[in-house]
Amino acid sequence: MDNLCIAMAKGRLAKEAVKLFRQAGYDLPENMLKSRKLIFEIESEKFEIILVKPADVPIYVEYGTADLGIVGKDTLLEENRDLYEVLDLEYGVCEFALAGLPDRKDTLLERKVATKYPDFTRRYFRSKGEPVEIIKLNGSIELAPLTGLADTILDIVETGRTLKENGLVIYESIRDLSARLVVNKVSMKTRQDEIAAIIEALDEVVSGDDSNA
Ligand SMILES: Nc1ncnc2c1ncn2[C@@H]1O[C@H](COP(=O)(O)OP(=O)(O)OP(=O)(O)O)[C@@H](O)[C@H]1O
Ligand SMILES: O=P(O)(O)OC[C@H]1O[C@H](OP(=O)(O)OP(=O)(O)O)[C@H](O)[C@@H]1O
Repeated sequence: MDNLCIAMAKGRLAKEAVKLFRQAGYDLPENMLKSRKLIFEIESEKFEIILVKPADVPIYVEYGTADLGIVGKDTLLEENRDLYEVLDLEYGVCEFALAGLPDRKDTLLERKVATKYPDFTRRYFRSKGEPVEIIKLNGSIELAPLTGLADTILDIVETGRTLKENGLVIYESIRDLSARLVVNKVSMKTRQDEIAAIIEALDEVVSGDDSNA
């Protein structure tokens, strides 16, 4: 049988993911995140790791190109893919919040909301029955209320520093976020034992009850 494939989100979440696998006893190469390589065969562990843009992790896992994935809950909520979310890895902790200038005008007929997460934002405001115009941006979301592009942003807040340094305030905290382990639905059945072993090993580290620690 082929080795299992694990899609790991590149960038901010990758370092902790590698650390987590090492703590779980998996033998990942030392320089994994320093090289430009995208596929790492971990022969000793019978799996390969592919390094993927965060938003693409749920896609690789839904299609079964990757059997497992590690990605932020924000990305899962935005992509809304058909997969199993099996473990909260409890790092990359942040929140989704609505924010804007302190003197928000509540008289607006329709809010303009700038975000990197347009699908989640649409669903969120629809569930509240509030009409909004959504403006998809790709970064520096905090600029939108400062420049008048939008009056509200829906974005990630971690320390709150970016909001503070740009004179913005949180209007509403929406939900907590963190990195998650996800599994392809077919793989979960066909490769049950191998996948269960990985879930268990990572869970032991996350839950802090690793007797080998
Ligand atoms: N302060 C933070 N800002 C943004 N993301 C955070 C923060 N803290 C934790 N995260 C997590 O890290 C992930 C973002 O990682 P990263 O910044 O590497 O990707 P990105 O910039 O969204 O992706 P891309 O490279 O495709 O633009 C988020 O999906 C979220 O789950
Ligand atoms: O609450 P804080 O600790 O300040 O973190 C939150 C900020 O970090 C993220 O931006 P990122 O650094 O990913 O840059 P981007 O604006 O290019 O997406 C996010 O979009 C916020 O701007």
